[in-house]
Amino acid sequence: MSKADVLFVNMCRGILDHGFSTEGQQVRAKWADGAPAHTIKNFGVVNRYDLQEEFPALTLRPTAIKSAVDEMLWIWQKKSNNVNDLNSHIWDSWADETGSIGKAYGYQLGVKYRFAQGEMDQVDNVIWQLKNTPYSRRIMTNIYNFNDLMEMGLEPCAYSMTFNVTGDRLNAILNQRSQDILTANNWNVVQYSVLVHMLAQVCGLVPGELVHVIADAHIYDRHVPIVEELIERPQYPAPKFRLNPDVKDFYDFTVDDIIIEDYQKNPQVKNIPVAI
Ligand SMILES: Nc1nc(=O)c2c([nH]1)NC[C@@H]1CN(c3ccc(C(=O)N[C@@H](CCC(=O)O)C(=O)O)cc3)CN21
Ligand SMILES: O=c1ccn([C@H]2C[C@H](O)[C@@H](COP(=O)(O)O)O2)c(=O)[nH]1
Repeated sequence: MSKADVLFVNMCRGILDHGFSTEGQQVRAKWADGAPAHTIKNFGVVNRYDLQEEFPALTLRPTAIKSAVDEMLWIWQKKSNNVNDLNSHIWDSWADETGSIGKAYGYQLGVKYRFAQGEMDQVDNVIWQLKNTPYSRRIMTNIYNFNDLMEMGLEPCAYSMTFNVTGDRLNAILNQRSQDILTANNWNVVQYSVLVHMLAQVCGLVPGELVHVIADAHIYDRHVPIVEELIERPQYPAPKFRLNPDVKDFYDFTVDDIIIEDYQKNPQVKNIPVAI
């Protein structure tokens, strides 16, 4: 059975049974009809995924793995902040008339900084360190740039990665300040798992553990009945995952280099509303 399903079900049960409701408090997010989007939330959820053991895709409902990776490559490889460079429409509600989401996500990863080894952006600094000083304890990214918050369509949710090499394994911690569990939990887990697989491959390492730290893990009010039904569904073994082994440069990966096999899963839940 997929361990990702077990972690997801336990996290959702924890939120539904012991979470705090924001009902009666002031909240930022709204539904498309203007109603406040309240949540039930747990603080400080930590999930560990061993990428040697399985590829952590949910089988309770299909995760759109290729769309999720397309968004991850939009941020980490294209370093774009324009929805016209994205193949899905998931960011349209937060973009301006030119398609820009402001100085968020990909924009921040494209900013160059001065490092001891030269001037480069955060992604190239990670790759340089993984290849040259893998035992460094300073291999990280952080896109929560306070200088630019006022110019972002939405402040980054998944805002920091810390990479750590142990033996030949590339481990990583994903820090996330806020997580919409139904819409994006497995979406984000799959994205960052593929990122670890890709960076490991191009830096001569193997993928290790992904530790996902979520400060505010929430289920939106209109998602509660969907989640209640979802977590009762049958669970299947995780799918098999491979990357095209010929790719040696992070910037050469495309979604076509991802090979997913035997993805047994339950039917999709259609028309999940996303709070804006
Ligand atoms: N409330 C909220 N939740 C989020 O998860 C979220 C935001 N806002 N704002 C910015 C981004 C956009 N995100 C999203 C938005 C929609 C989907 C979504 O609808 N995914 C579909 C498939 C999409 C496709 O394949 O094109 C799914 O079934 O997973 C995923 C991530 C994550 N983020
Ligand atoms: O990658 C992402 C991006 C966004 N989210 C969710 C988390 C929240 O529900 C909203 C953002 O609202 P804030 O009021 O700024 O926290 O988007 C996600 O889960 N994953």
